[in-house]
Amino acid sequence: MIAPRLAAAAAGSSGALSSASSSAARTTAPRTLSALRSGTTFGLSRNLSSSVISSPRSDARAHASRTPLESRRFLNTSASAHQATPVDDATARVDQEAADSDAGFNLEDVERVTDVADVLIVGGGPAGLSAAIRIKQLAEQKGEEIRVVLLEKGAEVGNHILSGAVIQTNALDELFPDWKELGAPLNQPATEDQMRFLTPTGSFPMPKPPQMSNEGNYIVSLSRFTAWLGEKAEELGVEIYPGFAGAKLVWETDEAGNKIGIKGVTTNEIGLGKDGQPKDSFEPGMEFHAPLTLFAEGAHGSLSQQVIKDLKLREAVGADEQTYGLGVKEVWKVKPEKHKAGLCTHTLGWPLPLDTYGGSWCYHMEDNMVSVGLVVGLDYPNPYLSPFREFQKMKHHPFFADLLEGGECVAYGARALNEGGYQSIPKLHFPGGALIGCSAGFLNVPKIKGTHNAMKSGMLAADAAVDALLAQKASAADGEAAAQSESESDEEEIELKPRIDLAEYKKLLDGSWVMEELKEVRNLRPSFHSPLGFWGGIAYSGLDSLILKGRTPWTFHHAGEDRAQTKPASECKPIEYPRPDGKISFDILTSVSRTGTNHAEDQPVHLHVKGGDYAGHTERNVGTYDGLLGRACPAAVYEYVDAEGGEEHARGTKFNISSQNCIHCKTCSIKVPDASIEWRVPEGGGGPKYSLT
Ligand SMILES: Cc1cc2nc3c(=O)[nH]c(=O)nc-3n(C[C@H](O)[C@H](O)[C@H](O)COP(=O)(O)OP(=O)(O)OC[C@H]3O[C@@H](n4cnc5c(N)ncnc54)[C@H](O)[C@@H]3O)c2cc1C
Ligand code: SF4
Repeated sequence: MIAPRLAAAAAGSSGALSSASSSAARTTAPRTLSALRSGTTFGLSRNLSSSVISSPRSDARAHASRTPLESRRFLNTSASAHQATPVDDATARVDQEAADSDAGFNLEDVERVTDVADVLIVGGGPAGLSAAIRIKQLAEQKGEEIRVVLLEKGAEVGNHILSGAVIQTNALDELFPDWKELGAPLNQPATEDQMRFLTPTGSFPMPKPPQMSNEGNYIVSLSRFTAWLGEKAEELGVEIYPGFAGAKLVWETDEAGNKIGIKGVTTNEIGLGKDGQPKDSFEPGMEFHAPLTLFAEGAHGSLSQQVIKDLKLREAVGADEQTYGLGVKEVWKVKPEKHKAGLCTHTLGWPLPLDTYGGSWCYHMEDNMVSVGLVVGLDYPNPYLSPFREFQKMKHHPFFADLLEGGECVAYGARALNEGGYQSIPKLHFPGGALIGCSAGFLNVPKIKGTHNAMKSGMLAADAAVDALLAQKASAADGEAAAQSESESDEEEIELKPRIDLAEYKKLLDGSWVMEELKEVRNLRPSFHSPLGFWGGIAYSGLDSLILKGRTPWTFHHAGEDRAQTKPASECKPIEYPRPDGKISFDILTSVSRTGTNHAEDQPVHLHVKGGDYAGHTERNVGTYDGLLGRACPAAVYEYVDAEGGEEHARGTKFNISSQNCIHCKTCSIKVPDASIEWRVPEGGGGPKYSLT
């Protein structure tokens, strides 16, 4: 059902591309959600009582009535007020069965407000923001007004960004040649590179592949840098809605009901209880439509995954499955005498076993801070392995312990990254949408760098998008379409807006340095799957990166999905991890408390067990893999506990999901061996509040 009134009409504008007749047009305040919602009844057709419809102004509605900047502040305050220190408390745990129970309320029956933009961007990371900025820059150059709406699930732009990060500036140089004058937070140049192999007690230097050179790069907090990009985007007139997650796809279907493209997305509902029932604060999600939706959700984005699957975007180009690593990191303030500003070290070897791909980084940032972390390839075979505890153990190696002793850990976090590279890139465009940044998978694995590629892919998509929108506008002006849109109602206009298929974006990308560098290193990561294992991978990578430089007629393939590489527990040895000492190593709940994570507790569990098959999930994952998720999750969300009397799912075990601890790393949905966990967006604004990562 179409919403009763269209936002465009409510705001007194078509929402479509228009000429910017004056600078005033560009500086007009972006339309707010309140403008969209004014004059609009939130009609719930069947199951909701009118008292809910006319409920007093809720937090969500108050949020909606603010400008994007104000809403950011609102969410900020709200988030800190609700800040939950993770507690190992049975009352704070949510039994997902209860959360998933049939609540007798059907969200499909809810009427939603619909808004139309020229370009909709889902995700406010480096890719999404660079795309948005570039569109606005080009529009200004051409004297056109292009409405760009960007949805970001974090309470503030940058809050959900976690990276190393040493970044290349080549994309930033193109986007803002004067970034230094503009105050971009790139304050610490990388001055020295080291590569070391760790043994349990010592370390020795290794030759550094040319890809690992950081000359000319900067050590940053990517979270901070992204927040800065967000400010620049807003200054250019991008409408940013932090706290608004893209929750569902709005599909374009053919007459037979087959999905053929994307019309836009629906944002998350606000104010549903954990039983799925609307609370007083209930506010239905909005539909945002656009001729073009750019998916910029980062690695393993929930909507991007669905588009890739439903439109068979891997099959369309014969791409390999995407593979991933999990990066677990901390930021420390170390003693000034131990700090060497600009030093970048990477290590291989201990503590990871030889059957597990990965390595560490240690970047000396500005202000006596050090970013230290460990990436673990999620194709690790031993279900007893815990990436979090490997990282904690690693810090006791003399190489790290000497540096960290006497310092203070000021931030913690974890996030999955793509490791599939060139051969895992799916078809990138489809009617109404395109994938950009790590949603598509442009990370350069040997470099462990994806920011520059994410930004550049967004910029190239923007170039293609502006051309396509202007061509659409020209053809509409030419005749039929213009006449038609005048005579049709607004509702029909939304349906009639032709979806853009951004084939030109792929062409631009193929001719860019993004694909060139990804192609060159395509065989390095999969070479670790050879029968020669870790040492075979090291040998091939050395040969390829130093001499062959990817100019080989062959392309190695990945072994398949990471989850499928997991061995049954019966074939593996349990791993004993040392207890944290509370000085250099920490327990998981203390660590999660350093992420600032909060989720309203009374909301549906966003970690969904597919088909509600808890018994099957527990049987397979406890029975065969001895509760892998309890160790794989870096935020202690999953627990399989002995059932006392109550419901027993399998082998006397009850499955608990402490979803309020979730730091949005996406590992569970990648690694759970039976693919039974679906990560859905929680209420917008929930999740970590990273600012130094
Ligand atoms: C541990 C680690 C270390 C790394 N080290 C480096 C490094 O040293 N140098 C480097 O260049 N790169 C590094 N990378 C890679 C780099 O961080 C990524 O390539 C880059 O962040 C990708 O940008 P993006 O915009 O595509 O995605 P992201 O940065 O992941 O941003 C995605 C944004 O979209 C939002 N979002 C997601 N889904 C939704 C939704 N449904 N609705 C609304 N919003 C949504 C997220 O909250 C987030 O803000 C590292 C990555 C990791 C994980
Ligand atoms: S629940 Fe999943 S997404 Fe959330 S922190 Fe744990 S592994 Fe990561």
